[in-house]
Amino acid sequence: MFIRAPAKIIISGEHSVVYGHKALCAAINKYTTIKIHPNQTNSIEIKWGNDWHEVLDLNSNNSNSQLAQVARILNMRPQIIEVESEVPISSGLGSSASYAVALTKAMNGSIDQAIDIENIFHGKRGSGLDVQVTNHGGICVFQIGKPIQQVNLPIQNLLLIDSGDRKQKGTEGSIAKVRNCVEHKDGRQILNRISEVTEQIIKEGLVKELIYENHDLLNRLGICTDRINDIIRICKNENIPAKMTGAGDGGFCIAFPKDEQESEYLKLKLQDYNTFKATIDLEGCKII
Ligand SMILES: Nc1ncnc2c1ncn2[C@@H]1O[C@H](COP(=O)(O)OP(=O)(O)O)[C@@H](O)[C@H]1O
Ligand SMILES: C[C@@](O)(CCOP(=O)(O)O)CC(=O)O
Repeated sequence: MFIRAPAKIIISGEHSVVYGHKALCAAINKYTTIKIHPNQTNSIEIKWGNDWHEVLDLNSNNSNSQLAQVARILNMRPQIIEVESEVPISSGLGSSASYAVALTKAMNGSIDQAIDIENIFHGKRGSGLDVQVTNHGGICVFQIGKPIQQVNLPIQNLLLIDSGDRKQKGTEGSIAKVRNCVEHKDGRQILNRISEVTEQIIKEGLVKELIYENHDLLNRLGICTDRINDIIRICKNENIPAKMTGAGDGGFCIAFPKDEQESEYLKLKLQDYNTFKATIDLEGCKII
C-alpha cells in the first residue's frame, strides 16, 4: 500500500495567517509517498530515499528524537517505513506537512495528529495551513479555527523557481523573525496590509499589482534573500506576476505566466535558477 500527499504553495497570506488572517493556498503535483512494511525486530525503521536511514529501538523508551516523538503521537508498532519525496526540503513547499499527512494517513491517524507531528518540525507556533491544504487538495482559503474552504480560481501555468537558498532556522526561525518585527517594528501594519491584499486576491484573482505588493510586504518583514528578490525583479521586468512563497529566508518563488509560451520564455530569463512547471493537485492525501 502506498500513501501519497502533495506539496503546497501559499498564493497569498503566509505569516499573516499565523496571526489569524485568511490565506490563499494550493496543493501542487509534487508528492511525498510512503510505503509501510511489517518489521521482524522491535523497532521502527525509516528509509528516506536511498541515502538516509533512521532506526528507533522500541525496547528502550527514553529517546526524544523526532522519530520517537512521531511514533508516540501515532502509537506506532514495529514497522519499516519507506519515504520517497519529490518535495524539496526546507524550501517553503511544505515537505514536512506532506510527510506528516502521508504518514498519519498510513497509520489511520487524525488530522490533529498530523498537526502535532508538523509542530515537531515547525515548533508549536504554526497555523496548521500546510497540513490542512496537503490533506485536502485543490485551491483553498485557510484561516485558523475555521474549516478549510475550496475556491475556484484559474491557475494554468504555475512556475516554481528555486532560489537555491535554504532557511537555516526552519519555519520556526522565520516565524520568530516576523514576531520580532511585530513586537519591535512595523510588522503589525505590514501583516494587516498582507491580509487586505489576500482578501482582494481571493475576490479578484491573481491581479499582478496585488501579487507584487504582497511580495514587497514580505520583503519588508525581512524574510527575502537577495536571490529571492533577484528572481522577483526578473519576473517583474517581464511583467509576469510573481512572489516568494512559504516561510521565506530561502526556498521557492512562484510565478504565474499567462500561457505556455510565456512560461518557456520566463524559464529562459531565469536560467541561473532551477525552475519547475507545476499544476494544482485536486485530490489531496490519498492511497494509491
Ligand atoms: N523527504 C524528507 N527527507 C528528510 N527530511 C524530511 C523530508 N520531508 C520532510 N522532512 C523533515 O521536514 C523538515 C523540513 O520542514 P520545514 O522546515 O517545515 O520546511 P518546509 O518548508 O519544506 O515544510 C526537515 O528538516 C525534515 O526534518
Ligand atoms: C510562515 C507560514 O505561514 C507558512 C510556512 O510554510 P513552510 O513551512 O515554509 O512550507 C507558517 C504557518 O502558516 O504555519
